[in-house]
Amino acid sequence: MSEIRAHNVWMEYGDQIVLESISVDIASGAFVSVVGPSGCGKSTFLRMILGQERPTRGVITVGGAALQAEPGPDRGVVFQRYSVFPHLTALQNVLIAFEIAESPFTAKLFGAKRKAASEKANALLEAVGLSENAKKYPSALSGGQQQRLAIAQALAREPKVLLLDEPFGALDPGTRAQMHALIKPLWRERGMTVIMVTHDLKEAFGLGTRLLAFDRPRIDPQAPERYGARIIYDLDLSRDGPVPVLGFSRPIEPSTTSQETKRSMPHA
Ligand SMILES: Nc1ncnc2c1ncn2[C@@H]1O[C@H](COP(=O)(O)OP(=O)(O)OP(=O)(O)O)[C@@H](O)[C@H]1O
Repeated sequence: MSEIRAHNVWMEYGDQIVLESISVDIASGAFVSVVGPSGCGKSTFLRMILGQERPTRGVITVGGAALQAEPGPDRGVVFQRYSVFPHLTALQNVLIAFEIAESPFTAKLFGAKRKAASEKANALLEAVGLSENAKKYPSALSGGQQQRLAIAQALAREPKVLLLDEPFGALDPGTRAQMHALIKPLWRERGMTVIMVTHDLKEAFGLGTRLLAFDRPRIDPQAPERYGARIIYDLDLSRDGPVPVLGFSRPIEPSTTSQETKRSMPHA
């Protein structure tokens, strides 16, 4: 079943075409790695799925429904920069996600509801390996621990879709490997659809069941804003080796004007 579907989606900022003609179906439960050169629109693509940005053309549906203007609880997000609340402890950071979900106006729960939320928050901290740090403030946590906390916070509302925007980009290689070992079982156990933007090809191939490479197949040096990025490679990584999936989008041949140049592989 298709969880996310983009049909002929374009994103333009003024005269700048960032993404053009993006059509993709992402199956429920997939782990999709998104790669491509800096500035080609990977984060823009994520923000559109999150509902923070509306495509200027085309349609995106999540779970068969058109996207709401505001990000909903069905989608969680983790960014590269730590996005947790600095004035709350680790436990309070996760707890507040439950409180906002259940009591959006006051973000406060009382009695049995608060107790249940506390138990769930503690269980999530345990799942991401932060039980012993529950009372610490983010400033007393390492970079990797802060990202674990951000992941716990994103998981609190049990999202069907988890969007990761270079979530491990700021971490050292050892911590990054620990985060890989954390995220894969969480994804499997929770049956989420994950879309992860990364510049690290090893990470993209190692974690993903599918890889989407974005790049601008046509470039007009006189007017760089004229063409946007497309999905130039779409690889199924779920089998033994990377093989093209059905609907594989080949790099588009540039038109024959002399100003246009072609780039073949994305540098991630
Ligand atoms: N709100 C905005 N207003 C105008 N231009 C924007 C806006 N957001 C993004 N852009 C432009 O859209 C293009 C794509 O940006 P985006 O952040 O999606 O790229 P990216 O592929 O994620 O880059 P990176 O890998 O460096 O993070 C850039 O040229 C950027 O300047």
